[in-house]
Amino acid sequence: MARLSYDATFKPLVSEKGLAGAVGNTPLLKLNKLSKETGRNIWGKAEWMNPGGSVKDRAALWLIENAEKRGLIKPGGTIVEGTAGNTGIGLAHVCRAKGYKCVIFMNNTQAPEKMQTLRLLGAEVHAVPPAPYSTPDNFNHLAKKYAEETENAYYTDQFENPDNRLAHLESTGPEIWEQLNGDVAAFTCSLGSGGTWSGITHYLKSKNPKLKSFVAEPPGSCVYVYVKSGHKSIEVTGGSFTEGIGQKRITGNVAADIDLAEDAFLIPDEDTITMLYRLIDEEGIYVGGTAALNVAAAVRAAKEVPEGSNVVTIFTDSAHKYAERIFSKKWLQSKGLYDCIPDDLKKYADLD
Ligand SMILES: Cc1ncc(COP(=O)(O)O)c(C=O)c1O
Ligand SMILES: N[C@@H](COC(=O)CCC(=O)O)C(=O)O
Repeated sequence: MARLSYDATFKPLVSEKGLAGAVGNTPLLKLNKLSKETGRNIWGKAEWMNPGGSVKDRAALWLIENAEKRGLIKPGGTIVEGTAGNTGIGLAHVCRAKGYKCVIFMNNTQAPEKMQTLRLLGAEVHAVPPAPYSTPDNFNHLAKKYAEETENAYYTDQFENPDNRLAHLESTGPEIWEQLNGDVAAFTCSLGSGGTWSGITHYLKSKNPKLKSFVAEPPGSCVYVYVKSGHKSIEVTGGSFTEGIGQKRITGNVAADIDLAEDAFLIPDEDTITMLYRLIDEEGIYVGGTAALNVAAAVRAAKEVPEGSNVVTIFTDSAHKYAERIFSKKWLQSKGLYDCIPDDLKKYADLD
């Protein structure tokens, strides 16, 4: 008879917290080829493994559970948010699990897959034309107004609400620190609300004040200019294909920790697309634009720390939601991005 005994070397995760038990505790993955190339260890936190598929599931859970603790949401209440999509998807999951209605305001220029996912999760989606923050038609103001005019509604306000940043102070930061046994020389990631960058930077710097944290920005976003000008300017022009990052104002969650930034990197869309295709080919990692931008920034950060150091960034989400665009030859050509795909990888830009 065969021997019915095997040694298991992995530690399975068990949680009695339902959906909340699936948020966070993501693996930290080493990018082997880029680490070899730079002489530093480049690590990315696999945030696509959260239930809603992005880093924003952490903020969503913290925004709702902290409001519950303060008695700001009553049973049967409505959660309202303005979002580029991923925060909304995180909120929609938590709302379903807890029996709240979820109402989302977002720009109609965002990937349709995000709106579809939101609707399939039961959220009410208001896809609105983009409008400057200075006008009442901006998606953030529309969300706030809707919450004010709705009984038993709570506006989660990811941009200004410190519970967003707290999610990363209390989970992502400590996880990174534990995963590398406190040996982290540099951190970088891009900013939308700024909760991820601020929370992680604050935690890691509180453990090691010598750690260097770099802001990573797409074209058209003001935090790069703000850091480079010594907090004197937020003037920007241009834009980026990336979704969920880039800002025209300094949000409360950015302001909280921006003094801790060593420097800022501006990553052109061309470098982001090159990295996105390289990551699939060289590392088997299928991520969206902001994660690819983060890795391009991590390569820049690697030059600022000694050889052999650990440099950490965030794989914010996967490529699935953006596939119709970033793997479409026509779409890439319309953005002037097709030619920056390495020649041997152009065959993967296979969609019409
Ligand atoms: C794909 C993606 N990357 C980055 C971010 C930025 O995260 P934060 O809002 O914490 O700055 C977001 C925000 O939802 C996102 O959706
Ligand atoms: N990442 C958050 C916030 O998104 C942004 O800040 C993108 C820029 C904007 O649309 O204001 C999300 O995806 O909700």
